[in-house]
Amino acid sequence: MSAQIIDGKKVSKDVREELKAKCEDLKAKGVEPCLAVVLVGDDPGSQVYVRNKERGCAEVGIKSIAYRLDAGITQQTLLELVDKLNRDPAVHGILVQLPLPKHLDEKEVLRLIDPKKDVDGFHVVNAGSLFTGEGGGFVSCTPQGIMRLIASTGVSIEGKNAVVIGRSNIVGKPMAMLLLNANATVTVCHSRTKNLKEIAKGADILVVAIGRPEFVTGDMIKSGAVVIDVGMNRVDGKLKGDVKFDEAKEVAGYVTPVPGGVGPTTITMLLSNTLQAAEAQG
Ligand SMILES: NC(=O)C1=CN([C@@H]2O[C@H](COP(=O)(O)OP(=O)(O)OC[C@H]3O[C@@H](n4cnc5c(N)ncnc54)[C@H](OP(=O)(O)O)[C@@H]3O)[C@@H](O)[C@H]2O)C=CC1
Ligand SMILES: Nc1nc(=O)c2c([nH]1)NC[C@@H]1CN(c3ccc(C(=O)N[C@@H](CCC(=O)O)C(=O)O)cc3)C=[N+]21
Ligand SMILES: [Mg+2]
Repeated sequence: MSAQIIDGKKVSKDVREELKAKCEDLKAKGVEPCLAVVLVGDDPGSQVYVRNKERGCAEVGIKSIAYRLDAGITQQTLLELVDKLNRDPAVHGILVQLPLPKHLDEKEVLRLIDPKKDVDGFHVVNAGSLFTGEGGGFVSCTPQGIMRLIASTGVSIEGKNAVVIGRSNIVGKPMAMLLLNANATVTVCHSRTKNLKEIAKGADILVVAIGRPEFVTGDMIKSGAVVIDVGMNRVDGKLKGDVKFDEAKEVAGYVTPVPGGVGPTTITMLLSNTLQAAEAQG
């Protein structure tokens, strides 16, 4: 048996067509959607992400401004930039690329971003509205994109066992919340979890976001499961996911490749959130 490969580029392409039309509408109303991206230091992984995001913006018609700051800048300088972007009416979305260099206080920076411009959905106000099910806020891009990828399989989520490995604020936790809101029975695993293999094997939907190359092997996957690989690990210059793809392909029903799976949809949801921000701010 061989799993179907979930094509993140194809899922993205269809959504980006809709976003292009929405962007044109906004421009016709005199609004030029604009995303500001702040990159501190020169982490190579972050560079790739920033480049792909710039390409995505260009494709859909969103203006993007990149602020590339020296790794040694002070907290104060970064806070002043965020404050300036908060007050700039021409800027609709603000993204501060994570992780920040260790001497900077990430939480304080994220807290300062105006929730209305927080297209990453990392501010406590946006995280909180996802948590309460209130809606209307911005939802973290990677989990939001993953919901699209799962939808593209046609597999229904309601009542299924969903297992999320990883509990970060940017992927694992919001992912668990979206799956819960979609009526899955959700288990969240992390580095202290016992019997991880058994728990993973019980998953109808398995989302892996840990940052360990090829951690999930074929024997941890239920036959026919939907397997979503969030991992982006550089190994000898090559990109590897958190899932051993060749083994997963033999067991799973559906599996995402790396690259070409979760990454493209993350960018697409960022574009979507930016247009949502521009629309709301007018
Ligand atoms: N394609 C995309 O769009 C994106 C990809 N990524 C990639 O996804 C991966 C995860 O990112 P992120 O969520 O930010 O990672 P973090 O490093 O913030 O979190 C990793 C999580 O994995 C858990 N973990 C680590 N090792 C193990 C283990 N051996 N067994 C079980 N759990 C473990 C940690 O547990 P604990 O909490 O106990 O420490 C933690 O909760 C990375 O490879 C990253 O590059 C991230 C964002 C977007
Ligand atoms: N504030 C903030 N928001 C984020 O959303 C955020 C972040 N910081 N820090 C880093 C992680 C990682 N991340 C990726 C998104 C897309 C690709 C991507 O485009 N991947 C492509 C191409 C990868 C390649 O070719 O190298 C793919 O998987 O096909 C990768 C990684 C967002 N993150
Ligand atoms: Mg991918």
